[in-house]
Amino acid sequence: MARRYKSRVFRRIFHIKIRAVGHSEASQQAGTAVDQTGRSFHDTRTEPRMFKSGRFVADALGDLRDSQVQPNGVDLTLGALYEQVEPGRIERGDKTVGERQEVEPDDGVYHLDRGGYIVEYADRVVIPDGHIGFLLPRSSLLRNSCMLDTAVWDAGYEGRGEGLLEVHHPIELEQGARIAQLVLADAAHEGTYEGSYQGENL
Ligand SMILES: O=c1ccn([C@H]2C[C@H](O)[C@@H](COP(=O)(O)OP(=O)(O)OP(=O)(O)O)O2)c(=O)[nH]1
Repeated sequence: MARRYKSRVFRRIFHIKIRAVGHSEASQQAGTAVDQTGRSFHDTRTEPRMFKSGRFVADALGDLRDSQVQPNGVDLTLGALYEQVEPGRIERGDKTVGERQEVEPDDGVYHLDRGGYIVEYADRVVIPDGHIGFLLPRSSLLRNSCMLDTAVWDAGYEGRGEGLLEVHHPIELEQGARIAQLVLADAAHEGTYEGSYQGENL
């Protein structure tokens, strides 16, 4: 019993020391840091991870509101909405995006009936070399019977991207509202994005 108490006290003292070291010591080698006694220890704050922190993603994108920065990614916001009015075409070697009409918000708020809408995000996205981006819908959309369909964000892409908003129950969305979360993962790749959507909506 006394031994268990002692080891608990030791752990507490040791933990306080580790916290006091801070990030400057941790910069020696990612994933390790040195405590005040000179002993190195495993530091989960700087350990290399497959997925990057929200702060890392925010630094890559720049110019975001604080409320957009999440622990594991950053929230993208609603820029504009469109309804497709003409068919598009996807061939083996080419594609055409069908004509669309912009949906006008009412005093900054979209009142949406059931249907499919093309979303343009308000935020400029940059996918840094060595990374891949995944965008996921904000769960509040799902909880309101809506879904955001998204694809892969390639290394080197830069632009204000687009997605498909599925509205299964009427919803009101304010322009600038956070609707999705972008996460970045480390990724090997050959070359960088040079497709037709490079620089879109900038
Ligand atoms: O939900 C998404 C996912 C990705 N993108 C951006 C980033 C991505 O790098 C770019 C191109 O996506 P994709 O490679 O899927 O486009 P594509 O249909 O293959 O056309 P292209 O060959 O011109 O790139 O569009 C979006 O705007 N929305």
